[in-house]
Amino acid sequence: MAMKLVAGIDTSTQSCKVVIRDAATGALVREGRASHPDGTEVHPREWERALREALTQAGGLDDVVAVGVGGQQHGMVCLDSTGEVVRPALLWNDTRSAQAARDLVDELGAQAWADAVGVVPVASFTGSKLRWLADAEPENADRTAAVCLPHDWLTWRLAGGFGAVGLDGLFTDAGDASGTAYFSAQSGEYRRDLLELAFRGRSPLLPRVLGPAEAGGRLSAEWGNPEALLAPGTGDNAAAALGLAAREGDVVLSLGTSGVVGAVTETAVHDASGTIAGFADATGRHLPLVVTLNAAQVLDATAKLLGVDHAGLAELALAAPAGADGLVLVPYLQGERTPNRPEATGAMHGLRLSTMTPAHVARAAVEGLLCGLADGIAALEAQGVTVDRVLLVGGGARSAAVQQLAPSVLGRQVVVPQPGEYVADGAARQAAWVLSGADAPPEWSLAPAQVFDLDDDARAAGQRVRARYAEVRDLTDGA
Ligand SMILES: Nc1ncnc2c1ncn2[C@@H]1O[C@H](COP(=O)(O)OP(=O)(O)O)[C@@H](O)[C@H]1O
Ligand SMILES: O=C(CO)[C@@H](O)[C@H](O)COP(=O)(O)O
Repeated sequence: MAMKLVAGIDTSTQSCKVVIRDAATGALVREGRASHPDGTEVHPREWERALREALTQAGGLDDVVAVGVGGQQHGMVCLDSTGEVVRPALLWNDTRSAQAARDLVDELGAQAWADAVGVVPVASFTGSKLRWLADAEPENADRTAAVCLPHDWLTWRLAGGFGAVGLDGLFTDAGDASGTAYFSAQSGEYRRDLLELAFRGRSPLLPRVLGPAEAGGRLSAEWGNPEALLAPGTGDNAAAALGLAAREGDVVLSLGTSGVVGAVTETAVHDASGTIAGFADATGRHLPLVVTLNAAQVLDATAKLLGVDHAGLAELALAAPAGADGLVLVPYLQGERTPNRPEATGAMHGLRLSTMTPAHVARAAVEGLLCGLADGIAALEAQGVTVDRVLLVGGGARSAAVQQLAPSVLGRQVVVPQPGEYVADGAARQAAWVLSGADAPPEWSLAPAQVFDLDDDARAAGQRVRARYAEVRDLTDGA
């Protein structure tokens, strides 16, 4: 029997990645990738351009029978009544909506938000961005006939867009919808009242929310095989969990543009402190997440500062002692989301003649990054989430220094799956699930992972690193 091929697309912050896999076994057949522009405001057409480029590398979609898209969460894509994009999308890491988020919390109260939609507004969420639009660009708000997310929009383009399916053809899944702040992961329903609160009374069309393995339509012939099914797609973190086949007890740490600490759980989390976002996953379960704004780009910026590449940065970091002789980097280089300090800046503390060396700075950058993730794991545990296994993925997880220092700073064994595109893989696995019509996604074997362990000395050193980091973080609080 001929192999049936499925495609998984990851339209993430920095790039678009495509994998073409065998639906039955998950074997990788072809792949491609293309960059997105820098910045926190991007026109969606750039995602489509990058997708076309990545697909050309990946050999196209003519022989593919199902397609799924995983995407950066929360981005605000506004469409007018003719399907045109009203203004460039504001991405999850755009903080101009910080005051709008504060206003929404003041108007309803943090507990009421957490109870209603599992999240307390921060600048990242779509609802906060809609409030910003309503206040800062009311004409654009008035022209907005539909609001969707990056993965919804790209899937809609794959279906042929406005000309083929109209605005009613927009669809999404619970995983990505739960990042809007106007969808309840618990009930599986939109909260149109909260959308209207955010958008000052406006009530645009929202994408239909499909079940985890429900087909939303077919691929438009301009993209490839017109028989190919379109999967609901999902947010990139839910897609990564699916790609890794994460189960209860697994905590996934992703060091992409964002730093993410997430777990798959049976029950919804409602954290009124806002530290944990109570999202839905892509399989009908839940995905409590702690998300930071500063992750792999802290490594990128430090490497640039020191004039080295990623391998050089890792080498330098590993050459310095644990704790970098007291040098600490609090890496809030783009403000921060968790803790919620959108206007914060980064800080370096503990500079001496002896610590002002490239190796110390490199070490402090890696340790600072990992300390933020350690706080995230602690927050999940405090909400009763079981942590049996920690999986480290994302571009930053390719760093030898991150891999080797993570067990000590996190105080536990760390599993590093073979570097790969787990978001795109999860989207492909969802596509294969849609194709099969089965109750559960297909079992695909995963490449063997590397395990990084720690001894008592490393554990004690990690505790000291975290304590010193907390001291400096609190010292610079609100800076
Ligand atoms: N070996 C490495 N060490 C550290 N960082 C890396 C390495 N390789 C890639 N990165 C960084 O990882 C980031 C990309 O990660 P990725 O998970 O693809 O991000 P996103 O999904 O947000 O687009 C980039 O900032 C890139 O520079
Ligand atoms: O805002 C969040 C999750 O709440 C981010 O995790 C985005 O979903 C972007 O992810 P990456 O591009 O960093 O993978």
